[in-house]
Amino acid sequence: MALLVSNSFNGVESVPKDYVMPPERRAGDFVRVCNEIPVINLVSDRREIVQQILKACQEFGLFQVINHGVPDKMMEDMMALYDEFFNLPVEDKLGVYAEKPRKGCTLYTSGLEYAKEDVHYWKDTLKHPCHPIDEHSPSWPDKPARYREEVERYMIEVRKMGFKILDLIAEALDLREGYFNEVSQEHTMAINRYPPCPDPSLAMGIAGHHDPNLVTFLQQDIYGLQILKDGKWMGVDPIPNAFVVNLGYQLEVISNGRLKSVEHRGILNSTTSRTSIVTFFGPNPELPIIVEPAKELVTSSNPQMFKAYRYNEFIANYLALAYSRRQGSHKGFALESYRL
Ligand SMILES: O=C(O)CCC(=O)C(=O)O
Ligand SMILES: [Fe+2]
Repeated sequence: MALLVSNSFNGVESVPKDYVMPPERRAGDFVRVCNEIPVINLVSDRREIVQQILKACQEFGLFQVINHGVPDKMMEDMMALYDEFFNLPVEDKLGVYAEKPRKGCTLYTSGLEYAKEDVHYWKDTLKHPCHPIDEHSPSWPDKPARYREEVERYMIEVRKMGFKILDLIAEALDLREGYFNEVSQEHTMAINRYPPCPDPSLAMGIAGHHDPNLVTFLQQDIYGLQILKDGKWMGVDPIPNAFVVNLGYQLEVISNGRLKSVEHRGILNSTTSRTSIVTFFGPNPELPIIVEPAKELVTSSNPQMFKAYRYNEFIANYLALAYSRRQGSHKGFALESYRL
């Protein structure tokens, strides 16, 4: 069995050798927190919000939202819940543990294929589908005892926020309300736990990647998330009770390249456990959904930039490439093979 970082390396004084990244896969030089990343107040003038969202999605592929409707107390309770979950003894977590992510609820450690990795990531992840809630919640962890009830309530609020933001993005692109409904029916949560690491300069939390889905909502309270902008890594300031909204590949494709998805990664620190609570919205990979640039956005001056494809084939291709990239290969990102 692979070792969960949260149970195995408490208080170790040096980074175990199979977590020491080769120099080219380390976080590298000091990265500053970027104050230019837009923070959008969702309780303000709608036209202004739409303009801000458009600019953020074009320039950064990422923004933060405040006054988003998910109650502060609920977000704080979620952080406390996951602290408790990851601090449980390993025996209490084995029910959901698997060596690599699978379709249902999975607690796994490091990257996508622990057994095949030459170096591991300093991270444990609990991942599970969330929608329809009644279908999936029985597979979620049963400890802490309040898990299902709290996560169900959170998911209801995150869904409301998510669809509201997707409608703002549609408006920014002059697409009709509800435009993204069909491609945002799958909701999956991933809760990443990065325990304190004795030497954050040697190890990594999660390697640079783009999210393959439509859009991602991330809750964090400790610094560690970075984005790649104009060839440079920049830190995303953890604003209490804000959500980070991060564009995945499908929004880049559907917007015909007008909006950018963003490459991001997670680094470590030596003093505090960091948790990111991530909700992915995207097409349901079980359905034969075709993704392509919105017809409304393809014109003679903006020719079609991507081929149409089946979402499930895209995901298979993404996973194969993401795996080899995280192993340090320089193969391109999944989107490249769909570019026209
Ligand atoms: O932990 C973070 O801040 C990043 C997590 C992430 O990018 C992901 O789960 O896809
Ligand atoms: Fe991500």
